[in-house]
Amino acid sequence: MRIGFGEDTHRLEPGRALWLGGVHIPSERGARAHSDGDVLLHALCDALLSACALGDIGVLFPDTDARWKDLQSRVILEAVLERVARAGYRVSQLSGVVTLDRPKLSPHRATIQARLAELLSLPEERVGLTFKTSEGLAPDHVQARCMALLEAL
Ligand SMILES: Nc1ccn([C@@H]2O[C@H](COP(=O)(O)O)[C@@H](O)[C@H]2O)c(=O)n1
Ligand SMILES: C[C@@]1(CO)OP(=O)(O)OP(=O)(O)OC[C@H]1O
Repeated sequence: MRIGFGEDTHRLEPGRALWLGGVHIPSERGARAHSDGDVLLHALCDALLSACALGDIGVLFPDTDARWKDLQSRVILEAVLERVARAGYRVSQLSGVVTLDRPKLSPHRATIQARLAELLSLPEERVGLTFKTSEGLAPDHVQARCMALLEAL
């Protein structure tokens, strides 16, 4: 059994789409990023890589490489899951926290949970999601933290 923790933060800016956990969230602002800026998938990927001591997504997908411009983060997750499987593990449980002042995410909880469960081939009851505001302290950023439990194949 292995455990991993990951974190990602991006600045919010107008005219960008907001993606969280592979789901498009209607919003006036989205993450400024080289990829689609899905902080929840990025934090998840880093948690999985960390659990297997395989580095981080910046090593696998450098943001200086034009090939990864506007990359959908689910492609990053697929590549990470392949590496995790090669290391002899599969995902058993995930616990994620997203900090964002606006928009409200609660109405999207079930959709994000279902999408993550699908991407990870997990039952939805093994995908826990917490949403927090920054209480106005960081209104221009979106942040995700994620813990993942892995079990041996
Ligand atoms: N973008 C967000 C942030 C939070 N929520 C929900 O609001 C509740 C209270 O959050 P606090 O940061 O004030 O503790 C909590 O139930 C969150 O699920 C949300 O829906 N969207
Ligand atoms: C995903 C990558 C690559 O497109 O770029 P960003 O979308 O900027 O995201 P970040 O969380 O900074 O992580 C690693 C990058 O290499």
